[in-house]
Amino acid sequence: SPQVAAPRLVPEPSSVRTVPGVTFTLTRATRIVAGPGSGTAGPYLAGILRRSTGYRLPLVAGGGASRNVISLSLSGREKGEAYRLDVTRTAVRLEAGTAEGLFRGVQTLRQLLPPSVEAATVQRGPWTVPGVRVEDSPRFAWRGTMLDVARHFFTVRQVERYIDLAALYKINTLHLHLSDDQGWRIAINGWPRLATYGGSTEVGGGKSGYYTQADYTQIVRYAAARYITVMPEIDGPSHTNAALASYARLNCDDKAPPLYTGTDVGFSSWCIAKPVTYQLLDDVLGQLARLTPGPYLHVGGDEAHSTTAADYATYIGRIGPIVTGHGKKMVGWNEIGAGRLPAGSVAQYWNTATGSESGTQTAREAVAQGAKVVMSPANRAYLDMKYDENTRLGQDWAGLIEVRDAYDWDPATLVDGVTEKDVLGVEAPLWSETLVTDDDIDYMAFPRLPAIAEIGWSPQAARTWSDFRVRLAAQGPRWSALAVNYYRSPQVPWP
Ligand SMILES: CC1=[NH+][C@H]2[C@@H](O1)O[C@H](CO)[C@@H](O)[C@@H]2O
Repeated sequence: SPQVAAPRLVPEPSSVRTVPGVTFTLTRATRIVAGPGSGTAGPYLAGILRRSTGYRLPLVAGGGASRNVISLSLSGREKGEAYRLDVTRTAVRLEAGTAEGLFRGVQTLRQLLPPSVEAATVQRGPWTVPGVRVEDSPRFAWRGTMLDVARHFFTVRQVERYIDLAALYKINTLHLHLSDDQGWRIAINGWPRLATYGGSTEVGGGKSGYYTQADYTQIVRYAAARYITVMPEIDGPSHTNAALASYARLNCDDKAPPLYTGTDVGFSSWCIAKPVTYQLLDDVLGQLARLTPGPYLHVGGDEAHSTTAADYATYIGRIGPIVTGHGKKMVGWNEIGAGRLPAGSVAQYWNTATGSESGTQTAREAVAQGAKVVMSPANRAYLDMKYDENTRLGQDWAGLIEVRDAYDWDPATLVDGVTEKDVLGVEAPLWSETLVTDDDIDYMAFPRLPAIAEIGWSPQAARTWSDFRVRLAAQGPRWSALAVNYYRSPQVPWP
């Protein structure tokens, strides 16, 4: 039989074997068997397939015929996010050690079906799945993306839409940048003006907005149903103008600065000497800790150009115990390595420096304290960077990032002294100084977020640009079916 082409999957699984001459065809009689403990994967898959095939696809708990079924079941063999997917003529069998692993496997199964399966309305079949055996598990535990909802505010629905797109590529962490100079986006009991006044504007002075604690809980739940963990960030000591404008007593001179709608950075600072600063942070981080099931709180720490080095070290030394006191682990941008870090801390590397260049030492300082590192180098992983000089949206301070630049790097060798065992994973920040709409988010995140997702998931040895660009091209029709406004990079052979 003709050599069956390998399925074009992103991220590339650890192991894929095609079974020539075998095809499973989903029909109106197909049932989805979701075994005990299989979690949201069954209903999630059913929702997608019913919408585009128009088939009823009943979801049953088990038993009954074993032919013409898609079965999702827990097995003792796999653990964590690992899964196994077998497609035969008569059945699609997905096994994993956890419900999360099944959910990850469902994303692979989606990509084995025709792109029209992603459509929001009934499409014509046939709904065929090529015979394969996939055994898969992730390289890194932390595969994240950050949405900056401070520079421009995005509604709960817009965040949920971004979560669904990230879930396609096995992303498992959503970092929400909730506060900055231009906006405070989460309501805090006892400090109402943070959101009502601090959240009343944005870059360019456009629409205001903030999340009530019920809104935040809705986002957390929506993400959790896709096995995505939310990590909130309250940036400081700089990037704090919105809060300082909201309460005069937070300022060293008791004078509230005006609200800010520009895009400069580093001009603001908490008043490190004032006890009220730590009362505020204890209230804010305590409330967020209670609203956040995930293990991490992100305290920012970047660009403290208006805070002395001594005050910065004091600040990090004070905020660490506040975070751990509320039962969470501390994450911060890599500058936090200059302060005393509690056990379990994580430094998020965002510099462009590589090897042993100046700027990489902060990551090594954090590792020397026992911290782990999440790699977000701005000249590789920043989704707000322009693709090329013609890109209308985005910035270019870290350089231009075409798709290959986003893909062709290894987080475990980028910085000397930060090796595979020190790296928790990767994260792609989407800063929103220039982004307002869903189309803007799509254009900057696609196709580069899938590139970062593959770096986080696939074995390094399996990753080559020449192979990835072909597999990425096959995602184009899927994004069209999903109404994703992606950038048609000239580097990718789109169909
Ligand atoms: C960690 C970090 N601090 C800065 C820097 O990244 O660049 C971003 C824009 O690319 C900007 O929005 C952010 O405030």
